[in-house]
Amino acid sequence: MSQNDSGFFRKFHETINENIDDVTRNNFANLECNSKRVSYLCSLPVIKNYDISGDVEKCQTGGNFPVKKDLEKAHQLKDEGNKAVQKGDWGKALYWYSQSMLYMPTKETDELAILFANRSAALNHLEQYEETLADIKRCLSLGYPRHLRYKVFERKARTLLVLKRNKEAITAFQDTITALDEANKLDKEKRHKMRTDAKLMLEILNKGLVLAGNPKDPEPLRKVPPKPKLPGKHNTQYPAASEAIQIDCDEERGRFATATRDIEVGEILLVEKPHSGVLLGEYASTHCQHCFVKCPIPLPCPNCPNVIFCSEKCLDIAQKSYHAYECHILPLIWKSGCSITCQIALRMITQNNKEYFTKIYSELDTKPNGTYKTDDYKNIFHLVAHENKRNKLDFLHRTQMTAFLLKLLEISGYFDGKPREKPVTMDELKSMAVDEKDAEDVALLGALILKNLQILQFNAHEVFELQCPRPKVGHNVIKHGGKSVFLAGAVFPTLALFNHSCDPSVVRYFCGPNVIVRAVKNIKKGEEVSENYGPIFTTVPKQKRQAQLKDQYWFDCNCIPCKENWPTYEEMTENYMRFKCDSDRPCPNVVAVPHDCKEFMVQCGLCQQYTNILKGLKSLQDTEMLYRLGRAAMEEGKYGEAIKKFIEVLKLYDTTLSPPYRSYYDCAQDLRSCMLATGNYSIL
Ligand SMILES: C[S@@+](CC[C@H](N)C(=O)[O-])C[C@H]1O[C@@H](n2cnc3c(N)ncnc32)[C@H](O)[C@@H]1O
Repeated sequence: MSQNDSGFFRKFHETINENIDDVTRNNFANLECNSKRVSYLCSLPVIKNYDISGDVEKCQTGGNFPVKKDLEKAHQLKDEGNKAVQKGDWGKALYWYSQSMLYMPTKETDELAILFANRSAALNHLEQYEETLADIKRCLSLGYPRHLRYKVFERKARTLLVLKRNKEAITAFQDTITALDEANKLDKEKRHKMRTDAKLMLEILNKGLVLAGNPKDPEPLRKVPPKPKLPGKHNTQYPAASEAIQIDCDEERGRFATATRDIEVGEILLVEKPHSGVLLGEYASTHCQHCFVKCPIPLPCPNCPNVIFCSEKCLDIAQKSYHAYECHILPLIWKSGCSITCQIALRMITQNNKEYFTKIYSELDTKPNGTYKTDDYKNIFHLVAHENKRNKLDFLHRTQMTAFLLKLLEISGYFDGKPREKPVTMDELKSMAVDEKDAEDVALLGALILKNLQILQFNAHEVFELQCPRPKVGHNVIKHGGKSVFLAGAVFPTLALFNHSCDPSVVRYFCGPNVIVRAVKNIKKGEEVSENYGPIFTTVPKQKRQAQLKDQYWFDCNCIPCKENWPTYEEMTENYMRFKCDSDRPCPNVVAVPHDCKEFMVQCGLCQQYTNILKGLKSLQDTEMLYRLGRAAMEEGKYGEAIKKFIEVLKLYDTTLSPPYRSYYDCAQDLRSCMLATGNYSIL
C-alpha cells in the first residue's frame, strides 16, 4: 500500500526535510501529542509558503488536473457511441454512451436523458434486460422529450415481455400508444404501423395468452456476488463476528481472537463491512467508487467525471458523505502519489462531518466498552498504532502528509461544511497555509489524521477481486485463473483484532466491499483464530517471514511454525507420515511413521503409549477419492461442491495426521482458491 514515487508529494516531502533546521527538528521531536505536532508543523513558513502548483502542473502521473464536466467532450464521446450503433457494435456503444455520461454536465438534463435512452437500446441488444429497464426509468425521470417517448415505452414493453412480466408490458404498450400521439416528428406511416403493432400485442396480452419469453442473459455484465450472512448466533459484543469467536488480550500480543468452541473447517466466522475503504485511482473509471464492484454500466457523479457508481444507492451514500467533499480533490490526491493508506486516513474524516468529530473528541481517550460497532470511530481510534515505539523521523514524515491532507480538506470545503462545487484552480495551490480561522480544526482534525495514518499502517487490509477469463460461449461456468487483483484499501475494525500466524486458520475474501472470513482448518476450543498478514510458512522461510513481520508490523512472530521451524512446502519430506499420538490420555506428540513401516502398533516417544496406525490408515483411505472429486468439481467451476469435498478431506486428515505435510496443504490451498472464487470477480 506504498506511496508512488512519481507523484508530486515526494518532492514536497524532500524539500520540507531539507529546509527544516536542527532547532526546529528538536522542537518537533519534543512535542508529545499529535495535535501539537500538526499545529507546529503547519505553522512553519516552510510549509505555509510551499507552492505545489508548478509540481502539479508538471506531474505526468495520476491523470489530468483539473478535471471537470465538459459538454464538448461529452458530445464527442456520444458521437463515438452513435458510430458504434451504426456498425451494430452494441458493446462499444454501451461503453461510449457511458463515457459520454460521465462528462455530460448535470444541468444538461435533456442530453443526459437521451444518453440513457440510447444506452438502454444498447443494453437491450446485449440482452441485459433489467439494466435496460433501469436506464429507461432514468431517461424518463430526466424528462426525455415527449415526442420521442414512444420509442422507450415500446422498448420497455418488449423488454418486459422477454422477462414474462406481461401485466407491466400491457401498461407499457398502452403508454406507447398514448406517446405515439405526441410523436409529431415520426413519419405518418411508421406511426400507424407502430400503433397497429402495439394494439395487436395488447389484444394478445389481454386475452391472457402468454408469449414465450426468452431471457437468455448468457453472461450478465454486472457481477455482484451476494453478501453471505453470518450463520448462527453473533458474538454479542462484536456483532460482526460469530459466537464461535471471542476477543482475548495479553501483555505480549495485545488483543487476539480465540475459539469459544470447536470450529469446523469451512465455517464463516466473520462478515464485516469496512469502516472506511478507498478504491485505487486506477480503477476509478471501471469499478464502483463505493462498493468496489466492477461496473460496465456506470452511473456518473453529478459533479465530476472522476468516478463511477454501480447504482443509485451507492451514488447516494457517497454523495451524502465523503464524495461531496472529495469530488474535486481526488485528482490531486491521485497526482500526489500518496499511498492508499493516506487516502483512507482522509476518507475516515470526510465520511463524517466536522461536528461528529468535535462531539466525540473529548471521549476518544477512554476505551469504549460497549458493543463494538463497525461505524464507530471511537473503536478505530483504539486500534494498535504503536505510538510509543515511533521515532521522530516517522512522526515528521506522517505529519507532513497530514499537512498536505489538511490543505486538501480546506480546499474541499470540509471545514466550512460546504462541499465546493467548482474544480480547484492552480492559484489555490500556491500556498499550503490553511486559513488562520481554521486553526482549531487543524489541531483537532490534524491530530485525528495523524493518528489514522499510524493506525492504518498496522490495521488496513487490501481488498481484491479475482479476474477470470471469459467463459466460452454457451458455457456459464466462470473459471478463475487464480489472479487476485488489489483494488482498494480498507479498515475492518473487528477483523483488525485478529493476530497473525504463519499457519493462519482463516481465509478472507470480499463480496462487494464486505470481508468474509472463513476457517480453513479445524480449530479446537480455546485455540487462537489467526489471520494471515502476508508471509506464510509454506512459501516463505522462517528468517524472511520474521524479518518481514518485524519490519511491517513491529512484532516478533512466535507462532508454532516459527517456534518449531516448520519446513516450507518445498522442504516437506514425503518419506514419513505424521500420525497424531493416539494414546488414551491427551498427548501432543507426533508419531512419525515411515511409509514402508511394517508394524501397525507404533510407540510414542513422549508418552510411551502405542498408536494403532492401521486404524488411522483406514480413515485416510477415503481422502484420495474425495480429494479427486473435489478437484474435478473445482475444474468444472462447481465451487460449492468442491468446497464440501475439500472440507471432508481436511476433517479426515485432522482426525489422524498432524501438519505439516504436503497433501494437507494441497487440499487447504484448493479449498482457499474455491472460497475466493465465491467472492468478487470480474470477467476479463
Ligand atoms: C492488526 S493488529 C492485531 C490486533 C492487535 N493485537 C490489537 O491488540 O489490537 C496488529 C498488531 O498486533 C500485534 N500482533 C499481531 N500478530 C501478532 C503475533 N503473532 N504475536 C505478537 N503480536 C502480534 C502486533 O503488535 C501488530 O502490530
